[in-house]
Amino acid sequence: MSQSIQFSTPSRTPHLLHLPHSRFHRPLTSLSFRQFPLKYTSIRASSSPEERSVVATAVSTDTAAIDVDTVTEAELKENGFRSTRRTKLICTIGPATCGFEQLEALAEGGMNVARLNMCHGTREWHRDVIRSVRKLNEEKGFAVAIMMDTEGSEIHMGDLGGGESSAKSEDGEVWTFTVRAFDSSRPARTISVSYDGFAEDVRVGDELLVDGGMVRFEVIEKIGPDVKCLCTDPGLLLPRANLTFWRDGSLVRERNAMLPTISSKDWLDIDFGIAEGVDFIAVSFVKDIGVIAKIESIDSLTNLEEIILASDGAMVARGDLGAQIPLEQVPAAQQRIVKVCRALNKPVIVASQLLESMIEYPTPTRAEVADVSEAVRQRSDALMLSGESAMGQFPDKALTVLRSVSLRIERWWREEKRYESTPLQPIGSGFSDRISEEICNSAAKMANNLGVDAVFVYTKDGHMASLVSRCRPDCPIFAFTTTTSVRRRLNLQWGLIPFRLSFSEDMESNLNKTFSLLKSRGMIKSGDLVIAVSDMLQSIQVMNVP
Ligand SMILES: Nc1ncnc2c1ncn2[C@@H]1O[C@H](COP(=O)(O)OP(=O)(O)O)[C@@H](O)[C@H]1O
Ligand SMILES: C=C(OP(=O)(O)O)C(=O)O
Ligand SMILES: [K+]
Ligand SMILES: [Mg+2]
Repeated sequence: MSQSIQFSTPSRTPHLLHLPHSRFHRPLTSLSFRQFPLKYTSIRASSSPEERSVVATAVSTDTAAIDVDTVTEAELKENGFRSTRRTKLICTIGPATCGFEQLEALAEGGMNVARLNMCHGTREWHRDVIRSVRKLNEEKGFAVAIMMDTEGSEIHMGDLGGGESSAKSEDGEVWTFTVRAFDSSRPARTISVSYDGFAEDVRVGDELLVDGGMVRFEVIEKIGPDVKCLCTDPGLLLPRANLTFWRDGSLVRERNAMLPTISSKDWLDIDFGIAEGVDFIAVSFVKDIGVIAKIESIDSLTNLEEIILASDGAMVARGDLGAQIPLEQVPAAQQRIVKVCRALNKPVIVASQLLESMIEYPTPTRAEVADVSEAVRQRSDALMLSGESAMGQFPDKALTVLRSVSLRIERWWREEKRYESTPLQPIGSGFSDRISEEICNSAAKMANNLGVDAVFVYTKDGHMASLVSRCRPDCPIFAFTTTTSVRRRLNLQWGLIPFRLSFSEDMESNLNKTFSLLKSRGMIKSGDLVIAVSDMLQSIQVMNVP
């Protein structure tokens, strides 16, 4: 049997927003439980097997009309709804993972988004990766989204020269950081710096942090374009590692703070990304492509709410953030960013050093597993691998660790019934938006209370799906959308299993069609309890799969 709550708004035109306040207290919204009309009874749970098979055969020729990847399909068939992973996984692609087979292995291993860091590699290299991911999606049915991460105006080291992949700096050694450029051969213990004002801005006594503090130097002498530095914390210098400098215990923000957020190279990269049709760009102002604000500067923390409101999502970029604020403040900043994103309904990514030791070793440290668990427990939308997948020795193993830790912690969280005590604040500005929000909040609550197997959401632009995801319900969310680009973008958000499906304004026929398609592929079965919501019809329907 199926039941529904129908919200019928007499008018959804904008003038509704400007009605006198008292009008809002009139019963604009009617609430009623109703049986589905006769047409719909053909797929009720109580319908006869013959009836059901008629419906199934009528639509079974249409199985190609639903796009879902083979991994999700196999997972649902094997383990059912409860086992699906809710936390999304992002892999930075680099020399260790740029081949077609390597990308395919990552997609099979659960990669939802491929990240390209424009700080490294040529545009041709990035173009090849983008095209390989697209090909993989087309040939194997994956919906791996592509996120282009712009370089930004950070100060960083140049390439090491001579094709070197790293250089070791030992305690007590003196290295020269210089704004001079080198063609091929780099003099011993010399590092070029990307920012012309570097030699003028630093002072003797300043502390120079490489790669967020992985290696530290003290400035001991300045000679024209050359800055002599004494190594105080030894470590590995990697090509194009980022540089920050500190004076008297504070971050130095002189002229480098005046550099534009988006450099001229970034604008060219953004043009390139738009031309290649990437799905997300980390920081920019373009339309149609999701814009992810990387929270990694000290200033971004003071304007956090505004930045997140103006973006399509955020990244807790702990690498640089940890170089700009004291390390012990990073966990609290992470928690705050995740919380603000959730409140404002923007997807949030926790990034950097999640499994850093796996660049070299096949097993993570206990502390790394605890860090990943914490990000999952905070219910961030996505976790990101950087060097682990870009240039590490065990990219697939690192992805497997993220996947298994996510699954385990999500299950633990559900078993312990760690529901939030504080309700989500309203976010919509229009009345119709507010109705959608209340529908999604109620649907998620009902899903938990009734123990349903899945929430189905039919959404054209993805907004309704994000509202259900925001509630972090106990069950997976099947998000049906009509375009492949929205499907890829939804792949970044917590708990959403995105499908591409053409559907109409008629919810009953949409449900008929979906049940038949998913049943014929063995992804749902008769008797499964489902709640359906959509952005075409403001209603909540509860039903058993016929
Ligand atoms: N496209 C690429 N080409 C070559 N190396 C890359 C690429 N992307 C990432 N890497 C390597 O992986 C490391 C970690 O990646 P990431 O954290 O994204 O960069 P960064 O260290 O510059 O912040 C980089 O330092 C670099 O050595
Ligand atoms: C993700 C980050 O940015 P990038 O790797 O580009 O420096 C970071 O700083 O943590
Ligand atoms: K970057
Ligand atoms: Mg950074």
